[in-house]
Amino acid sequence: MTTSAIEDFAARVSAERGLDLTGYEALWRWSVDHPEQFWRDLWNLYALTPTGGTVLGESDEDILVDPTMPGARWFPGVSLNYVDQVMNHTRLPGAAIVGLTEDGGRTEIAWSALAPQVAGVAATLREFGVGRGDRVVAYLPHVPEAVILFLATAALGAVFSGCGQDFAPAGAAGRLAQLEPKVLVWADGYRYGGKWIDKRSDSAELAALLPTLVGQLVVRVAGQEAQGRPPDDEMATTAVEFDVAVSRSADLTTESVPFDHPLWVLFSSGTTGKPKGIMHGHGGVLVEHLKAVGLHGDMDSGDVFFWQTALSWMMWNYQIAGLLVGARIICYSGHPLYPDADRLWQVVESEKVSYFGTSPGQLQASRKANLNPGADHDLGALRTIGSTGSTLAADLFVWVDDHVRHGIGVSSISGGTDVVTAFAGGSPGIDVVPGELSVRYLGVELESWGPDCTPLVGEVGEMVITTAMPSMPVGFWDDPDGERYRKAYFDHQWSTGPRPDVWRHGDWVTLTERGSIVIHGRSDATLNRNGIRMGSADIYEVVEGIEQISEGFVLGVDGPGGAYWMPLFVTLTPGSNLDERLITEIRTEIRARLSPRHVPDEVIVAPGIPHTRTGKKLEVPVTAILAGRSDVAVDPRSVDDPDLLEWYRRQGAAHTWSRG
Ligand SMILES: CC(=O)CC(=O)O
Repeated sequence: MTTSAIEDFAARVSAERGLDLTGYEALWRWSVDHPEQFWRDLWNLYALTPTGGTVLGESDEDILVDPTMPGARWFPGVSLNYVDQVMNHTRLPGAAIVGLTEDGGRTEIAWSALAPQVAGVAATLREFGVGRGDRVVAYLPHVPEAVILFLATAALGAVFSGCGQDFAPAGAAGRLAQLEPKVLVWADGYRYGGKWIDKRSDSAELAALLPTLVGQLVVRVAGQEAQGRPPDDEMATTAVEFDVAVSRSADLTTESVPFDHPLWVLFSSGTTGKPKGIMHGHGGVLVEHLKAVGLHGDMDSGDVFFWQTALSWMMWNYQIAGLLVGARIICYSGHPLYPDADRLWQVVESEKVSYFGTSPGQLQASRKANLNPGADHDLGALRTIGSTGSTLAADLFVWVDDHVRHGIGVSSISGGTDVVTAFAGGSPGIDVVPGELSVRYLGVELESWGPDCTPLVGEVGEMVITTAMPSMPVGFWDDPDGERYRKAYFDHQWSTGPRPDVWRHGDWVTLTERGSIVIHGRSDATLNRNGIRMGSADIYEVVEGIEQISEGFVLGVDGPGGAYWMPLFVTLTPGSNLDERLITEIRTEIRARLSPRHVPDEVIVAPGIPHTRTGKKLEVPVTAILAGRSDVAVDPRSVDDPDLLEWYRRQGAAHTWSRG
């Protein structure tokens, strides 16, 4: 019988340390009670080696010095480079990276070509004067070139940051200009939803907003789209062709950098303030991602890892972790539902994907399109379906089990940009219970807390992390005294009590007696009717399961004199109408599956639901807009459809308040 990597790890640690780590709970408990042992053993499992003449101390105490958050110091004195672990696999046969476009285009980068391509780009960057600590930024679709660029940047010890080309130039500059980058890499465009989106003039505009640039590279995605189009303008022709850079002959050398040397900067959504640049370190990301993908994802060099993502979303960074364990990764550029909801299932079949990461939206669309991927495709290689972006409703777990394959692993994961990983999710050998994240991940001391720091079981509380994790930010960009960092996670109701050092993540969760997690929604967007707190995710689960509803958006708006208004906005599937019958069905379902208190005051059909550019519903800012509050200014550049905000403002203005 084959065992999973996590079972092998538990057996190995038990034998080496003389422990009995039988069962997930025992392994998890040891990993958070003895983080220094856990992370050392993980380091050893993957045979990581310090570089630049540094050594890993003999004692477990050398792994974590001062565990207090923020500022815990991991692996002090150890140097390494993230890229070395990727390059350990270059003797593997076949493709390391496959690029797919929505219209069927396919390219491959072989493992054997990886080091030469990365070396060519690194040599080009070096010629622009890029070295340790300099910033290289990307304005690209989800294409393999972005991964090569990231690896080249990291190899030099420079810092990478990416922004998807769905951002307008001003929105991209609001993030990337903060970093004062030396080099910008952009693409001439991309296909999305059946259309060619030409990005040449937007890229020129972005470049003009980045005054620190000394060089540019251009990725040509256009191919046949380029035929007959006007030539590039003056600016574009000064950019080095990415194809030329990758084909240069150069040797790959990697800079040996301290464990906490910045690897990349990811940005917060920036809906109501300047986007925060969240920096993660080489070593922290390396060990965290080996754990997440290698142990919880059970992936190795036999796997094909496909997560449907984009450059501005942390799942892009997470997917690259496939390369750390020798798995092939798939970069899909295009609309996930184009030409129809079956598209990604075709990819899973044709690429023999073993781990498919997707979203509740794509699964819901598949369900509503009456797809039967398990019957209609050969999904023999597929072992696990991951999902994130929002809570995966219980009925979608059931749909996957019924329509993809009975017993398939479903891993609904939750974490975020802040730690560039998941705190909790599915894991090999753990039963999947619909609607639940099966376990807290190893090394993640996640608890649900009541107002007085009491850990709760079986009750809704604030999600906190009580032990430092190596992939917590090494700092925020341009935050020399760490004030913005502290404010983001440690400025909370417990900060003046005995536990000021816990990380509050901002989600409402229930930790069940079985050790699984249920996420109820953002705690700052909690619905609070007559003092009873309710999570929006619970309502979405019910509403979005109804055939005619495409998406729901529920808000709790405080009005004058204690009044409270809880409207549910919905978008409808094509051909559906919000008539009395449908409104009654929505109310009845919510009452029956949740409680009478969850039933909204009104159900209103909306022209659309506003999201951040990484797909999160804008609950907090739109609640403020409906309340007519002027203290919350929403940055339209951070919103997927900014025109909707005015429609919501008018709904708030037109609402007649009754006393609460
Ligand atoms: C892992 C995650 O939590 C991803 C996300 O939804 O941002």
